[in-house]
Amino acid sequence: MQENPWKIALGTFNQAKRAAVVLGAGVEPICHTVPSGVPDQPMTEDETIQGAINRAKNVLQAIPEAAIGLGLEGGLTYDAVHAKQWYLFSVCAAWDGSRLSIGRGLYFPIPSAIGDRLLQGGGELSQIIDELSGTSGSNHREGAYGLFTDGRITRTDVFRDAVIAALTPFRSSLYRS
Ligand SMILES: O=P(O)(O)OP(=O)(O)OP(=O)(O)OC[C@H]1O[C@@H](n2cnc3c(O)ncnc32)[C@H](O)[C@@H]1O
Repeated sequence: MQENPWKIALGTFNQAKRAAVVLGAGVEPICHTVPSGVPDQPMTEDETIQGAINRAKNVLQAIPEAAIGLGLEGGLTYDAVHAKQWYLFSVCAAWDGSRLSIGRGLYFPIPSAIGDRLLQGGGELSQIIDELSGTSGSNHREGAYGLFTDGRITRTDVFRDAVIAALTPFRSSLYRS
């Protein structure tokens, strides 16, 4: 894989995700919209991670001059064992054509009413966050994290950490066997 400069393809034009790649990878990605192959509102860890993987593979196929494809996907998961709580989490999949790496961002508790509404098919999280915050396009900005924490954590912050986690096995020689 080419190291310098890193050409990174990102499977979306979403501004919160693009900013996270700039911060986490240190380069401006080539953005390209690709299908995630999972429901618009993932409701399990498996769906969310699969959506990120599909986006990473689809974008590297679409932008073959890139060294690596990144797929960023947000989704919900229910912890039925410990907290009995819905969590929002953000995943980054990195794919260089032969090796896959997955970075998982912060798991953040979501109010039960929101998780239950989504489970019953009540639209997408971004619509609910837009409603609650009286704005539109929250998923391109601070997102649910920003609303719930008064801006102390943003969607970009969480995806930045997931991007760093996903890219580290490609960048650090300590992961080479
Ligand atoms: O433009 P793309 O890349 O598709 O990004 P997205 O925000 O629409 O889509 P995701 O697949 O990442 O997330 C799945 C759904 O959950 C919503 N979502 C996830 N995290 C969110 C957050 O922090 N704030 C608001 N909505 C969020 C999101 O807007 C989608 O409706």
